[in-house]
Amino acid sequence: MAIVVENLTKLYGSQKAVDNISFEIKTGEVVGFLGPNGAGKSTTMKMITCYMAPSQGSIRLDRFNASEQPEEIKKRIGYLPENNPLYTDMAIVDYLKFCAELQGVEKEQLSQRIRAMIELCGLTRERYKKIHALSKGYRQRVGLAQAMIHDPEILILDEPTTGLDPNQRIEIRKLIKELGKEKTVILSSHILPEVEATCDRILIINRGQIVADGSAVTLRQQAQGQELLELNIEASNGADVRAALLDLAPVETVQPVEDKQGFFRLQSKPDTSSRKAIFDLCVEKQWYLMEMRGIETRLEDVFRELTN
Ligand SMILES: Nc1ncnc2c1ncn2[C@@H]1O[C@H](COP(=O)(O)OP(=O)(O)OP(=O)(O)O)[C@@H](O)[C@H]1O
Repeated sequence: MAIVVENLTKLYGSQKAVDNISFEIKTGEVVGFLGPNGAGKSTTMKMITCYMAPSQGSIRLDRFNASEQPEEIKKRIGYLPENNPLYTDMAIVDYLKFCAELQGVEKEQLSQRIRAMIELCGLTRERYKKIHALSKGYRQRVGLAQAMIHDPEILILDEPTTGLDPNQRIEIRKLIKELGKEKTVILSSHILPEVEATCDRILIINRGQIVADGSAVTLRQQAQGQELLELNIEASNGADVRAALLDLAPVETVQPVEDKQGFFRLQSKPDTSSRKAIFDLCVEKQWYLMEMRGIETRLEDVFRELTN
């Protein structure tokens, strides 16, 4: 099931929390909404799940339109809201039964669905425990189980790993990846490695607008633009090396690396590579080229550049 969002805007009073965004998510994609605090991620998710009406714009899930058929859309979406609200004095099984009934799961299918979700989310041992007695990671699993209880085609998860320890984070990520094999998933996060590890595609949102859309690799490449190299050249005079590198036709800038004798960061001019010229130069001058490696722009740098 695909999602098509067109010119979506949400105003809170005079504040534009979401500002005229459009995107499409294909069936089976796992998409990460990435953005700093207050960027508009939760607001966008609430509109897609029909928990909040847009001020302008439209949302479609295949043939269903959110403004005209919200109930059809809710049936097909599983939603884990931010902060994962749960009835903590209920046992897991009872809570899931309650959620399943609310979502209209057929009576004959109730116990099978509850059992399947408990198993899928790794809750078998804890299933009779009251939710208040669970650790944060297990509560998050209960949140995921409730989101999937009616077997929706789309899962919308608002910061699914917030507050979890690194082990629990990895487990929830694994689970999301597993779910992503069958379902269309949108998740939000401001944790970069998490989005990179879990998602096929990343939408970076800043101040209510989409500022980047692509895979982690594409986003890095787009930001990179120019070749960036780190070199270690052994020569009797370091100052000569910098000057000679700067003289090479494809080279734009050369900076010595602080506290590392003989190391330089070199940027090539757009659409060129300096590798061969550097190699030839070292041969000519009889310098030793000890190291030459490309430096990737980190996703963190892309994010900072786009959202600062
Ligand atoms: N119910 C509301 N009433 C008024 N303003 C709101 C409301 N909900 C959100 N906002 C504002 O809208 C903007 C976007 O908020 P939103 O919660 O969508 O951001 P977010 O990207 O999910 O942030 P975070 O990562 O901190 O959860 C923020 O400035 C926020 O203060």
